[in-house]
Amino acid sequence: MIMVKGKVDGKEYQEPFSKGILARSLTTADMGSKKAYEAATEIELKLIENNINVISITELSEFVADYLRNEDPAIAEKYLKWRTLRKANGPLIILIGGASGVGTSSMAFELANRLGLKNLISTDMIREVMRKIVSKDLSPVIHKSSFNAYESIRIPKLASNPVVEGFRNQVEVVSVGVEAIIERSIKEGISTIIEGVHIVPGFINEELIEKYNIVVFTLTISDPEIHKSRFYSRCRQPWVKRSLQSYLDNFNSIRETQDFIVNQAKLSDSYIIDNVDVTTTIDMMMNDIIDKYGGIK
Ligand SMILES: Nc1ncnc2c1ncn2[C@@H]1O[C@H](COP(=O)(O)OP(=O)(O)OP(=O)(O)O)[C@@H](O)[C@H]1O
Ligand SMILES: O=C(O)[C@@H](CO)OP(=O)(O)O
Repeated sequence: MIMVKGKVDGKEYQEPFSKGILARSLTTADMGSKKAYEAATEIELKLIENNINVISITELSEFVADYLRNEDPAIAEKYLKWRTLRKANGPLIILIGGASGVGTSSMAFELANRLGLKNLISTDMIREVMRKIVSKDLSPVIHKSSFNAYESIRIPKLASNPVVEGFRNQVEVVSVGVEAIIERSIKEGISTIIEGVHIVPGFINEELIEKYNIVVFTLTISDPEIHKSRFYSRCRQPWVKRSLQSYLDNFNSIRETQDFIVNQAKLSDSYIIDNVDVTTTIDMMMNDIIDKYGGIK
């Protein structure tokens, strides 16, 4: 049995070589899961052929990188960049925003799967907790949806856009919870993905973003018909208890919130991705993360 040795907090440990663990790190380097498992099996055979019984994590990474260079240099490069990121001096916090229905939940789930991240939370959940704690009288705005929050606040007559005013009010409140999750994740050293309509560039504490490994994505759907179809696709699932009609009735307001979010993203350091195709979106997010944090912060 091949043993892999590593070091945690200065203490050495050894664990059996696992094809599954190696295959997962190859999938984060963009290799398909079937090919990743085949590659892990071949790498294990090569280690045995070289009579290697104990190998350090660093030596194993170099051994894998050499193997990948012969297979596909682009994947070798992504693998090494991802290894660098994993040695970063702190957890990776990924924020995925976008108007209702653009796919923030689905893409967050896919990305967490690809990266092997376990900590995933939605801003809808944060808002739900806030609704239990803060009464409708005290903060009516969080007891509404993002696209009809304006119905619950006093809108100055001169407000440029009531829908956006209401949305902004709700985002400001929920952002307090988002920052709490970011700070806790950093304190515990746990990489985390936070997704939802309330992830709006410019509303998250800039110092946090500057200081830690935080990457912000804004998903959009430029084609309104594709956007509308997403509500059908989501509400078709029998376990979803969200009314399709409510989204269709408020679709124009949802599009107005998207315009506001995208404008905010253009003013800030946020990647904007038109979420048309799952694979393209995930590949773009992976590339952006590796490009931005391939080095150590
Ligand atoms: N890239 C994509 N290609 C095809 N379908 C997608 C894509 N992204 C999401 N979907 C589908 O669109 C529907 C809406 O996605 P999702 O629930 O993730 O949106 P959301 O942004 O989280 O919405 P909300 O914020 O209202 O919860 C789902 O049925 C999902 O499967
Ligand atoms: O507020 C919203 O825009 C949506 C999605 O976040 O939530 P709900 O399904 O409660 O309307």
